Formats: sequence, structure tokens, C-alpha cells
Amino acid sequence: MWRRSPLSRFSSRLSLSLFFFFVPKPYTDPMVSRTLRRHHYARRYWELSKARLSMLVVATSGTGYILGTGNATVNLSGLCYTCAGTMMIAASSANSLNQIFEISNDAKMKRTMRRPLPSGRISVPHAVAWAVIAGASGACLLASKTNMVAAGLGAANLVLYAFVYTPLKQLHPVNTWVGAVVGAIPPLLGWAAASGQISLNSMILPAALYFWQIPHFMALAHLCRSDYAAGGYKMLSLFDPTGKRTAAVALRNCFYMVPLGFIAYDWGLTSSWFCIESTLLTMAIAATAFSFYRHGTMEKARKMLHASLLFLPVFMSGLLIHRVYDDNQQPVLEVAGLSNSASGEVIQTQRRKKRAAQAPVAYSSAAPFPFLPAPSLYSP
Ligand SMILES: CC(C)=CCC/C(C)=C/CC/C(C)=C/COP(=O)(O)OP(=O)(O)O
Repeated sequence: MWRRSPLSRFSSRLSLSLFFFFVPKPYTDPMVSRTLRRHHYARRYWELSKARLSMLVVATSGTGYILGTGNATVNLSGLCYTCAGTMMIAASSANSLNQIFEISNDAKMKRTMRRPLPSGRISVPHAVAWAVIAGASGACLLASKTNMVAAGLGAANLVLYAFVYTPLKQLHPVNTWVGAVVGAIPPLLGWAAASGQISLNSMILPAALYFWQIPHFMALAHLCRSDYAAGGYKMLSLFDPTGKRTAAVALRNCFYMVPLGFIAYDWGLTSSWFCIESTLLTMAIAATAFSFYRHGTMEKARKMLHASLLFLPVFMSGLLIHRVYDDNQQPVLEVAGLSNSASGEVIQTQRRKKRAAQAPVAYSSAAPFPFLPAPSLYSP
């Protein structure tokens, strides 16, 4: 049998005695216990915020802000305020309220049972206080540092997520589509924070997010189907034992994303490179959805989930890399003495951009009455 040498026993006792001599007792020293308590709650707040989901939400809002800026120089403080406001409303408040309403459901699901509320690591009043304070501060931050459109979108989305989507999960499979609207709002919020308005071309990234969420959540719902059933949620996958319908819905929504790259170009948001990139990307995710449709296995559903996780960051990076900003481009081309065709392209882009920059109301109000002139939102 292995025995420790006297020297090793002596040195471990010595290090233990030194440790207890120098390190203050955690629960007797008020300073240390306060630090520990702060650390404990910081971790619980972080968990309540569903950190990974929140990072994604903030990233979409930040991308919306940069796209909505419309010129080369992005106002960094505005971007930071927008991201912080979105983080507070979306992550801290919306996600905390969602978990407060779903304590008993989350406790029954393997995926969620270790969350701070079902596992009893934070009390309900504490979580409610955190959600209210974070939500109100986030809305005030957006209202004071950006504008009321962004603050209003944030507050409305909080209500939609916590008070419409969350209860709907236990009532009807349509919840996934309502959830897709919730996920599509943050980039619109970001755009509104930068530009103070909602225009047609501000809808491209939200549309992508809306359609993208369907294959993403269909894959999740198929993979975690027994967990969702245990939690009492009504997901489409629970009414679809073969997975065929779930996969068909995912595939259909992948195809809806195909025109987005062309629309982004046509409306002057990106260069033509983005059409190619976006088409290749959507065809790749559609291929995984088709494979899931054909085979209906867990393996194929997982592949579609992984493809969806890759899709969004690449799509958003493409939008940012190929975005077209007008006010700095024309002078640069002129100074560089570039050909007429190059500056002609810039003028065309600006025209397209101007057309798409009109608020959607200009189109929708004209649509049922094609004989009426479309109202112009521009002052001459
Ligand atoms: C500005 C603002 C308020 C933005 C909100 C952004 C936000 C929280 C988007 C999440 C969208 C969504 C449907 C998530 C799934 O929640 P789930 O409840 O199905 O997830 P779970 O099963 O893990 O709890």
C-alpha cells in the first residue's frame, strides 16, 4: 500500500496551517462575506440572463446599429449605449421574467433544471426586483442616450417576450413564430437607435433573423422533444413523430432567406458580393434542412442546429463587411479620380438606398390604392 513520506505529511500540514492563518475566515470576516455574497449574486444574475443567448441578442442589436449608421464613422458611444440598453432589457429583464414564469416547467426539464430559480439558488422576489430594475434602467438608458423609438421597441419587445411568448409556449405551437418576432426586433432596435427611424432597408436583418430562428428552433424542438414534453410545452415537434413536418417547416424558412442578399443589394445596403455570399450561405443551411427532411434522424437535426449556429455570425459579418455607406464614398471616388462608371454605381446605390429608406408606411398606404401617388416622406 502507498504511504506518504513524513516529509510530505509535514509539508501539507504546514501549508494548511499557513492557509488558515493568513486567509480570513470567509463567513466571520464581514468584508470577505460581503465580497462572496456579491460574487454569488453576480453569478446568479448572469445565469438569469441566459448569457449565451443574450450575447447573441446584443450582437444582433449592435449589427443593426452599425448598419443603421449609414456612413463610415460609427458613433462608438452610441453603439455602447445601445448594446448596454439591449443587454439590460433583453438579457437581464426579459430572460429573468421568462424564468420567473417558468420555474415549475424548467424544474422538470433536464436542460433547464439547474437554472438558479428551479434549483433554489436565488429567491423569486430577488429575481423580480432584478428584472424590474434592469428593465427600467435599460429603457431609460436607451431613451436618454439614443431615442424614444429604440426605447419603445425595447420595452414592447420585453412585453412580447415575457407576457405573450412565454405563456404561449404552454398553449400552442404557434409560440415558435411569435418567438421569432421577438428575436427579430433587437437589430431593428439597433437600427432605430442609430438613425432614429424605421425604414424598409432596416427590415433586412430582422427578416433574416425571423426566418433563421425557425430552422434553429425546429432543430432544438426535435432534439429536446422529450424534455419539452416533460416541461409541458406545446412545440410542433411533439405533434410530429416522424419529424417530417418539423423539417419541412425548417426547409421552407431556409428558402425564404434566399432573396435577402439580393434585396440588401437592391436597396443599397450592401455591395453585390453579399448576394453571392448570402445565397451560398442559405443554400448550405437549406441543404442540412433537406437532409433532415429526407432522413428524419437526430443526427441530421443536430447537423441543422450546428449549421444554424454558424449561419448567423457569418451572415451578420457579411452584412458588415459588404455594407455600403454613401456620404463618404462619393468624395473618395471623386478625389481618387475614378472612372465615371464607378461613380455612376455610387449614385445608383444612393438612389436605391433613398428609395428603400422611406418608412414602410409610404408603401403600405399606397399598396391598396395603386392609382394614388405614393406619399413622399422627403421634404423637397
Ligand atoms: C429587446 C428585447 C426585450 C429583446 C428580447 C430578445 C430575446 C430574449 C430573444 C429570445 C428569443 C427566443 C424566442 C428565445 C427562446 O426562449 P425560450 O423561453 O424558449 O428559451 P428556454 O426554453 O431556454 O427558456
